[in-house]
Amino acid sequence: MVARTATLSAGSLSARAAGAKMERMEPSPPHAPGADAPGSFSATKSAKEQGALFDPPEPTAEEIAAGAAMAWESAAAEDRVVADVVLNKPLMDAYTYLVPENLRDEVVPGRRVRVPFGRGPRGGRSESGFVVAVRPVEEYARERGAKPERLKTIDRTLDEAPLVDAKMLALSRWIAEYYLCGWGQVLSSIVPAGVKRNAGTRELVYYKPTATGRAALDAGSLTKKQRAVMAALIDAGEPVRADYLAGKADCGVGVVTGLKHKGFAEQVVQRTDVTDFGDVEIEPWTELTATEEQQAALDAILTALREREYATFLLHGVTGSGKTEVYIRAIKEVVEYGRQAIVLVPEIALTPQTIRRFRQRFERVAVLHSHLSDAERSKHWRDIAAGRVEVVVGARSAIFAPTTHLGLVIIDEEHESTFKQDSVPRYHAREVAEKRCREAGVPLVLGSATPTLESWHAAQEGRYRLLSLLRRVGKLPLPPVVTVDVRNDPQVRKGRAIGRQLTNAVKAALEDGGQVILFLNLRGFSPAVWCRACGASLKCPDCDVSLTWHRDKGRAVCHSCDHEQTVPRACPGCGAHELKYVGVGTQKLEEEVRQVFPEAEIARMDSDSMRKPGSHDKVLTRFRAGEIDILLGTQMIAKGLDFPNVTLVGVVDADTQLHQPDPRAGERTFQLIAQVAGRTGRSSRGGRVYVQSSNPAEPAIRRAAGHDYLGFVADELRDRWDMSYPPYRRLCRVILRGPDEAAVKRRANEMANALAAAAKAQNLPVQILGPAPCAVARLQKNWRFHFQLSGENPNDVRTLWRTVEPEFPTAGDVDYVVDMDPLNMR
Ligand SMILES: Nc1ncnc2c1ncn2[C@@H]1O[C@H](COP(=O)(O)OP(=O)(O)OP(=O)(O)O)[C@@H](O)[C@H]1O
Ligand SMILES: [Zn+2]
Repeated sequence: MVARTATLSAGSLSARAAGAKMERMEPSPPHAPGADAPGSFSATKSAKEQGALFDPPEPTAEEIAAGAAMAWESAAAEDRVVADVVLNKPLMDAYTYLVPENLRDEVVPGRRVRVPFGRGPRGGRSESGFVVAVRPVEEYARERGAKPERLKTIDRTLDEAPLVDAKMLALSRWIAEYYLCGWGQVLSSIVPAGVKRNAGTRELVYYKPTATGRAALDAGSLTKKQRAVMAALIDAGEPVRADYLAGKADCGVGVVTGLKHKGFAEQVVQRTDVTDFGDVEIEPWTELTATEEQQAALDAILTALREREYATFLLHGVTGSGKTEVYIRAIKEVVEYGRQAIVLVPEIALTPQTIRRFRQRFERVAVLHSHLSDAERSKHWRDIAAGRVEVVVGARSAIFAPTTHLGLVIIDEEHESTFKQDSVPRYHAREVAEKRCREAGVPLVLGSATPTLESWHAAQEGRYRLLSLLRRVGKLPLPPVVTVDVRNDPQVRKGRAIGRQLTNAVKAALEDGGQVILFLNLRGFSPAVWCRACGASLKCPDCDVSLTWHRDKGRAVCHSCDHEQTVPRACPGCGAHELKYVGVGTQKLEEEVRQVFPEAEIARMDSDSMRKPGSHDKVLTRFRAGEIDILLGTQMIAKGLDFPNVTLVGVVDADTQLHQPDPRAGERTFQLIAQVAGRTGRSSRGGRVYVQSSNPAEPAIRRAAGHDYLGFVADELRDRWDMSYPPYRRLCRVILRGPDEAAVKRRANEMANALAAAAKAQNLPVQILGPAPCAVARLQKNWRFHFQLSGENPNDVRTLWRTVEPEFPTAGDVDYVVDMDPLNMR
């Protein structure tokens, strides 16, 4: 998008956001008329241009002289305007439409409209899009050298008011540029569906008296019932419903409509919320005295707040160091100023426990989680936009909450990869938050016990300000961690999940009245079905993924596409009757734990056992109440939980992440172990951790066992530098997919070659890595290849992609996606 499209609303950001290099891309490359191909990075197009093919014949010279030119002149004379509209398509372009006179006041930036789009005698299909700018028709004519009478006209406006403000328009445009997708795609993704449909509201009809009605009452010309209704209507002092009046006057609603027909009362239509939220029960709160470290961190944040200054703080606080208390106190101050705070947490941390912590301390908290109905979400959105909310707590997309006076953004557990969206727009909430806070001039706080290397590096470079909480609250020590090498464990060698040392530790903890958390990041019963004869494992027919045995269902399941099947008697590869279930998932672990500790109350928490909304909370509540002795599960139990009576944590298999074909495998392993280890030793009862591994010398495991984040990042940063990997380089991953392996491969090669050639021609320091088959080479019947663009400067990477992109329309059977700053490497 170049500067000239956005004049009224988003004009200010163009050059800065796009980066000076983007400007080089003008003039726009040719664009097929009417094609929905990925957009060129060009200027605005007229709707006529993109749909010109079957439009009525060109007017003759006379016609132009007599009619069209007249229209143009009169258009100018009438001071007409055009609107730039972005559609939900992978296009950076906005399309320009004439604004009909009757919609002049309604068509404003941020509002949705319906417009004709594409080919066809009537101007093609009708599409909805967002107005991003409105400007005088002369400006369009001057800039495009085109005649505005060739423009198509906006059909109608949608919604009752703009759905996004100028700031959100600017932010969404920045996201489109940064993440290489369409502006309209970003807008339609960040405004919740319920808001677009106005879910949870209803148009209700109210009545109010007219002057003639009042006069008629005074003149005594009404029947008894009419008088009673009229009196009630005047008494009410505001528009009221017919059934209310009927009740007051003790008559039927027919009397009310009768008054309306006579002109004595008139109707008013108002939109009203129909949702109602019950209050949650809140325990009273006793103030804590901040620790010295907490106070120091808070002071730094408050200074930035008071000076209305943008800064990103990286709050590195070990598990149990009281990060949340720092957030809450900073928010207190923001709320006192009459501003709002947004707190992002990973979806699985959006438990009632977390929510209660905020509701205890603030009056008006909106919680945005994925189980909300459209109506609830839309109600929150309206409350936030009306300034009725102090604190917004939510998962990734809450970063788009339409706060009126944003004062602070907090991202808790900033290392969580769920802050990056896995579909278009593939944004990372941290980057978006940074941009939003910078524009608003407010601080951003990123908190974690195990910050990402990206954030740590930014702090080292001085782009973020580091705040450290190196000690736990109450001078509690971090729990001692024992790494158990399971290669020689007799029980593990027999196929059991829990080795001798961990078994004894669980026994001791239970005898002591403590509670136990057992962590295993593999769901299902056995993660593989393996043929003893040929060594192959049973694969999904549609994906290059081993099937996981789910004994409760009696089926083998693909965790990538959810394909399910029975297990054949004979190996499909060699025909031998030697298929065997290998490895341990959470279901098998549960069975084993029940056998070994028959007296203990046990609960399993993974996405299979927690399908019902609310079940997660139910288990955590029981665990807190001491009704569960052993809680076992996947990463669902690894984060954020604060249970003082947990005296033992067992990491059943520390190696599950280690073998992933992903350069962040070490980082993820470290983070998971450190996080889950942090669930114990959170009270004076103390606690210990057992980490079972077959690779105990692996740095990620060794460092996590030693609570040595600093040592880990030092090692890992060195490796990343050697590998030319983030945070030292910025990557953009292009994934191609299609049913024909050779075609996908050919296309990947063509694209990679074209990019390499363009990089050379333009002298852009960007390397092309690959192409190669993806780690999951086949997914849902599609073959997958990928390559990466790698550069030190993300602008170079984007510039290169945008220049070459128009050569790659998604055509035929090969489809592709572009992922800037990818986290998922599968
Ligand atoms: N200053 C304080 N005095 C007493 N208790 C505190 C103080 N600050 C926090 N706490 C308590 O300490 C416990 C741990 O705090 P919190 O959960 O915020 O830690 P955290 O840093 O977020 O840990 P994690 O990263 O493990 O989730 C909580 O129960 C909290 O109420
Ligand atoms: Zn599959």
